[in-house]
Amino acid sequence: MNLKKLAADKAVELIENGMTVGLGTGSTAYWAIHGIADRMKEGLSIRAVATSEASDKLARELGIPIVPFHEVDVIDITIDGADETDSQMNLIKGGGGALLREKIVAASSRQLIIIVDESKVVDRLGKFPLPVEVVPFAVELTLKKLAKLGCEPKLRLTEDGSLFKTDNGNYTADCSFGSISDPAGLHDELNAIPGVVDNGLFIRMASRVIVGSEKGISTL
Ligand SMILES: O=C[C@H](O)[C@H](O)[C@H](O)COP(=O)(O)O
Repeated sequence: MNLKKLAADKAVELIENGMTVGLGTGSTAYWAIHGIADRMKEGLSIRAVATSEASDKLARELGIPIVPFHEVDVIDITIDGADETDSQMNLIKGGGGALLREKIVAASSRQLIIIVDESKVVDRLGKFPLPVEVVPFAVELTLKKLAKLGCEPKLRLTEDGSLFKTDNGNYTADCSFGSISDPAGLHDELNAIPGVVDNGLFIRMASRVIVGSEKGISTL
């Protein structure tokens, strides 16, 4: 069973005619974008904004109208994936390199619907290395500051071994904290470091988490 598609299809049912929809990024959001395109073929009329160049491209290929952000005040609903969620719906995101645009879109969304397969639900966040978007300038100094918070930051590389660059031209430091006891506190500590643009902790942002499992759908 495709658990990502299962969760995505359920989330897409929440979209109503006339809505402005935020399109997430990653292999689960991929299915939501396809699901939206399928519903549009059946008559659904929406407009969308995208959280990455990749999702923007996919949506346009599928005929979903993408509007520029200056035409948008509020996004009615955003459907996005996550790398981890705890039972409080605090999230780690950014495994796909899109955390900053995702957080900007999420912060302007009336509803943030997170879609995951059951492997992403954890008791405590932190097994997945926390992505932190950092500016290239003096990145070595920023990494030292990150390490002082108790992790081993590793700059993300592409398959060919070069430094991965986000859609915003920044680097991503993947920070293994192991287990995060105070996600909200860590979020603020990370973002207080000059050189950090934002981090992948999404605290109290999700309205609902839809989980696809072998037993079916459940909701947090
Ligand atoms: O930067 C990427 C996003 O936060 C993704 O939503 C997240 O990494 C989950 O991706 P996937 O659905 O591919 O596991």
